[in-house]
Amino acid sequence: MSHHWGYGTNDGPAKWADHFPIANGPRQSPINIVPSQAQFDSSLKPLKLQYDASTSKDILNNGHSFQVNFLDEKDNAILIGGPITGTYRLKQFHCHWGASDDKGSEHTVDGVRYPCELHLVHWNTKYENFNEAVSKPDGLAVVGVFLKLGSANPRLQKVLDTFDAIKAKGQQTTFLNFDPKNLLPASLNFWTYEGSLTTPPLYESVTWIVLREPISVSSAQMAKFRSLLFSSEGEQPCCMCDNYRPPQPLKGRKVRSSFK
Ligand SMILES: NS(=O)(=O)c1ccc(NC(=S)OCCc2ccsc2)cc1
Ligand SMILES: [Zn+2]
Repeated sequence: MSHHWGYGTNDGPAKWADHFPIANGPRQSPINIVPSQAQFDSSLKPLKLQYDASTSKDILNNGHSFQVNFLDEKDNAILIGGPITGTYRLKQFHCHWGASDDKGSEHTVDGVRYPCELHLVHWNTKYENFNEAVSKPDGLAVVGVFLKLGSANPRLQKVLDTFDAIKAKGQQTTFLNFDPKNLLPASLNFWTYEGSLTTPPLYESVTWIVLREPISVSSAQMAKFRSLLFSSEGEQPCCMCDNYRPPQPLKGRKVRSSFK
């Protein structure tokens, strides 16, 4: 049975533990990253995001965010290296953002919140498929990219241009030949730690790889994110924003960095 959850007063992050007790677990995400307490780990390999043959399929409003879905029956778009062993396949990417430009990211850095955070979700190909992997302790690897207010991002604009077609929950439209590589910053320096999905079912199955360098987004582009709706067509329109979980207790976890 799927429990209704959201980001409102009655169904938001403070209430998720009612139906998803793992919300108070030992490896929950997101977290506040404190760079001075992160440990440089020279054994971390360079991060390899091999997206050249990636095959985007469509873009969906799932009622919590928008989600760009990829064909993942083959190793078209894979993540290797960094903190992980083996090969993880790109399944989808999505974002979290605020009602105003002063909040929106899930991870924070020394308490600093960005207006938006991009998540590229990959699953471990030692499992049959995403649904098998999603609940395993080494099942997923999510690359997090901060979006920082600045000049308009032309690559991101291609995603935003589809939003009029997926305004309401459940709406989906074809979205082919989008290369997610274009959403990555120049540097792949990262922090990494063991965590969870940041939305229900909050499975503790994610190796988080958070890039230190943000990509840019303009305030006008942030307004476009907020044109999406949490609500379905015909329902009372509810602006899709503040769809982020606040930082969770570290509970003794170590954050490692790929850089000094
Ligand atoms: N924000 S997040 O990157 O941690 C993140 C990523 C994926 C998901 N969940 C997905 S893609 O679930 C798909 C449906 C599903 C299947 C089995 S359990 C949920 C939730 C949060
Ligand atoms: Zn996410």
